[in-house]
Amino acid sequence: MTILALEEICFAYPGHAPVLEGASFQLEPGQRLSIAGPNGSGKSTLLRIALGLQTPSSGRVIVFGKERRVEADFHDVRRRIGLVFQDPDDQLFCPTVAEDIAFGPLNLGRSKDEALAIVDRTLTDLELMHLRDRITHKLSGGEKRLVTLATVLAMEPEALLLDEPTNALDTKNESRLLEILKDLPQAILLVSHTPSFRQALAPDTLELRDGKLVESRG
Ligand SMILES: Nc1ncnc2c1ncn2[C@@H]1O[C@H](COP(=O)(O)OP(=O)(O)OP(=O)(O)O)[C@@H](O)[C@H]1O
Repeated sequence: MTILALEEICFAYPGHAPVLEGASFQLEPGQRLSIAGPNGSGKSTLLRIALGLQTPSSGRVIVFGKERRVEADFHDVRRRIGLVFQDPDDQLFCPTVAEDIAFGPLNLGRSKDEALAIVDRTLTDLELMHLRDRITHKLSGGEKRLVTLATVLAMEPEALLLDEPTNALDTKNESRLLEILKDLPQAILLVSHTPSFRQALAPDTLELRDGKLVESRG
């Protein structure tokens, strides 16, 4: 079943010119798809619309085969599709890394012991155990970004939406992130300005231009 289908999405922030004017794409299970486009072209907005964090003025959002219109329609969507925000500070809000990663599983009804086991497993998989008990807001930008990915993976999502995941990463951590993401079974929708990263993870690229998604010219 198609994970995500956005059809002819139009959207404008109140009092501003339209950002999206008929944008459409689909994400299939196991697919890796990139979206490129200039700053301000609406890439993050499109991801937020996919998870119901913004409401389009027209067009259809179909997730796991069901059209989603109102807030309640998106509750299971946000549990099943993980969004890694562009700014980690929008996503990390607990005092320590372990608490931030445990937050999602606890919210899904896991016991404290189960959540702590998920924390340790996720951090081990990502080779981030050394950050487990650190104060979240004192992490470096790159560390925050990797921890943000850990918070999302701890929810065991069926698909990942990644908004500029290489921001603030040095070359070594960018390569590590690439290896981690390449090995994941989930479908991935990648928004990235970095052509080499798109090429390596999700060469199938659409470009957001004038409010529409078009085949990338490379
Ligand atoms: N809350 C808001 N209110 C008004 N305008 C907004 C708001 N959020 C974003 N915008 C504007 O909407 C447009 C699209 O923003 P968006 O963040 O989706 O673009 P983007 O393609 O992700 O950009 P970038 O590549 O710089 O991350 C921009 O012009 C931005 O300034």
